[in-house]
Amino acid sequence: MIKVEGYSGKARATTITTEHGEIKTPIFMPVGTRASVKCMWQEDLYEMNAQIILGNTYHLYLRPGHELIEKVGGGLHGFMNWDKPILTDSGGFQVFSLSDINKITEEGVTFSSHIDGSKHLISPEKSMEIQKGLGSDIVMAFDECPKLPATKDTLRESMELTLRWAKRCIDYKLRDYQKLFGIVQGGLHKDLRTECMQRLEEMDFPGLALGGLSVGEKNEEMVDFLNDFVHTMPDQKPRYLMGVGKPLDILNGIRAGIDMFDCVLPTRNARNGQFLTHDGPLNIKNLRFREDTLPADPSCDCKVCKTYSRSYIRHLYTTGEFLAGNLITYHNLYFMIKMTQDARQAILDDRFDDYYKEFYNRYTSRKW
Ligand SMILES: CC1(C)O[C@H]2[C@@H](O1)[C@@]1(COC(C)(C)O1)O[C@@H]2CNc1nc2cc3nc(N)[nH]c(=O)c3cc2[nH]1
Ligand SMILES: [Zn+2]
Repeated sequence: MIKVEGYSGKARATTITTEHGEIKTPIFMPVGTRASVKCMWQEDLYEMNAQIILGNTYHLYLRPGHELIEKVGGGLHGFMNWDKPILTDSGGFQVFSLSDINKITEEGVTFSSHIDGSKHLISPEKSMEIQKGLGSDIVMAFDECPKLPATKDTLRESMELTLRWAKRCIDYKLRDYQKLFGIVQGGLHKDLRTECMQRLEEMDFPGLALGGLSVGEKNEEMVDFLNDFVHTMPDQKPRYLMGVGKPLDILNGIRAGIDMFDCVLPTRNARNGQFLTHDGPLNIKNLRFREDTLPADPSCDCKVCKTYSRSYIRHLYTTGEFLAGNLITYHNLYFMIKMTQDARQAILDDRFDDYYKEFYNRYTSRKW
């Protein structure tokens, strides 16, 4: 499942083996919630060396349904014609963030669909059934992500429920190639998190994720927690930080020892005109780019930066041309993937600290 290839401080480089191929970490995973990474063809993702993408249990269960995906495509890989690894989130978090009518019981979460208001229950078993049908390579346990701020008692109660649900997931029979990751909860309390991790370890999940973060807590709180906790996680298991993040958040996560990341922001903000560049975020709407013949990021060698000017892409964006979303999304995903590849090489050369400082100083230079 995982081979740790080197450390540079607490940062590490690994290779994770799945049924649909190897994943070289640190890795950024493009989010393809409803079987599509928005504005991207699968060919674009192959071209930029995306190694694994995310799908979402909640969304695909509601539309088109995991049964249809299994019947038509034999699972998500065949349905969307993507033959590399897929990781699917388990649905609980999305219920809480998308369906405002939901109720939590020991059985699971009942909610009204944000699409048509129909009533549904997702239990640990139902989440496993859906992810089994989707045929994802990495399956996330069904957990509860507590709303912050929360008292320690509330966090403990929620953690205990997550652990009972985790046991029900581990007892469910997935397909032999599917790997089930446990999700560590416990807010920002190291003692709760350590207890949760130890009790998940007794169930022997092949990988562990950190949930309950990037949910509105202060950034420095998350970074301090990661620096204090991640290196205590099992060395021989993949470590996945859910929902993180912006470029600097990811580099902070790598520095703490995290292997896998996902975030909707590079694709979502692309559709709002934001380019991620080595000199920080650039909003193409800005009038200063109206006649700018430079590429969005002169230090980027992606096909967008080698072909189109800021002026042209600003024109596309301001006139509402769909091509703007395609071009900015392609560049942003390329940027995130290239950043994690450069970080991986820096780790293997044991110079990650230098890489971090160089990237950080330039990215925060506030050139625009
Ligand atoms: C859902 C959506 C689109 O992804 C963003 C964004 O909204 C949003 C929603 O609340 C803000 C902070 C405003 O950002 O948080 C997402 C990125 N943070 C994040 N994703 C997560 C996914 C998770 N999945 C599971 N199963 N368990 C978790 O504990 C978990 C924690 C997570 N934290
Ligand atoms: Zn580019």
